[in-house]
Amino acid sequence: GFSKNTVTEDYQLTREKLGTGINGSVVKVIHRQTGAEGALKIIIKESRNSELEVKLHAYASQCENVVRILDVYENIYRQRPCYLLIMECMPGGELFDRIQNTTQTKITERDAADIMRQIGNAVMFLHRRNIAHRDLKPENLLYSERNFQSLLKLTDFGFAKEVTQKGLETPCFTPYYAAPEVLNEKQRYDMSCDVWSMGVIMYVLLCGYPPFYSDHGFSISPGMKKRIRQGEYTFPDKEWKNISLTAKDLIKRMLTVDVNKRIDIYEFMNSPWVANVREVPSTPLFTSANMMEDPDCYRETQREMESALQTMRVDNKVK
Ligand SMILES: O=C(Nc1cc(-c2cc3c([nH]2)[C@]2(CCCNC2)CNC3=O)ccn1)c1cccc(C(F)(F)F)c1
Repeated sequence: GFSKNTVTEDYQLTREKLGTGINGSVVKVIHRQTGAEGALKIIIKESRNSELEVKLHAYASQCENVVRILDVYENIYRQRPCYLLIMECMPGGELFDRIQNTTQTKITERDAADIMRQIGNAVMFLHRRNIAHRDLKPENLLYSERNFQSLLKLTDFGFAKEVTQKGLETPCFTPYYAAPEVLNEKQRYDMSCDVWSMGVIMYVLLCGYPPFYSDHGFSISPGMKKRIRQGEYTFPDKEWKNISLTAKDLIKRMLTVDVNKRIDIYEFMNSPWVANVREVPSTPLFTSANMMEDPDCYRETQREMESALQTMRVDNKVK
């Protein structure tokens, strides 16, 4: 339920900006009663999907790999009706900031498997309830603590949607576990975009650069779009010769261009690389070195993932 009083009565806003999302900016807040840190996201009501973002993120909060929503306020902020989401503060920061900064301890293939298992857990929670996230990218994956044991959690439901008309419409949120065959192609397409994005994140995690490059620093080039559509990418030997075949095989099945042939989240979670993380070799990876070496190349990666996501979403509209 929404708190009726104003957010500033319960929380003190700080100047510390934690980033900006699709539908709004995020600042650190302090709960007046307890002194606990939180993250406030201001969502202007008239921005597209604002209601759905709040509803779906609040609903998904019960999953341990989704950033928890502690409070929701409906206030007028800067003369505009807004939703104010108070989330648990994630001081571990974003996934790739952490990877870039661990120069001393290189991440291993097993670390990557554990990271992908946590992302998969969040995506499986959503897909079982016919919710597609549609904005899966490293900057929307945050660590709950600063130490390595901390949980990785998904945030930003600004593009999330229910792929079935019924789904969460029912008042008491009865989950609607439609069998995949019940979903039409378009509905399956939305969810399979999440699996494709996970494939790109897994690829970058294992080597430190993206599978699809744009030409000469354009954010998205026709050449890159073609390579995405044709599924043209390689596993350059330098980084990939010591990486297990199971990992490469899994990436191939997630980056399969044909939506009907691409694996779904259940096949991903049941694959040996994810189901038995402890059996994955702890081979050290080149990831942090490659990301550190050329930081703006990582910004490049972010831009490319962003535009690939947009392309997928636009394509989906067309379908
Ligand atoms: O990002 C931090 N805490 C955080 C952040 C969020 C958060 C929500 C959203 C985002 N962050 C982004 C920011 C831009 C990139 N995409 C994600 C846009 N959309 C969101 O919905 C939620 C909860 N805790 C953080 C990082 C380092 C230190 C600390 C602090 F010291 F404050 F604890 C917090």
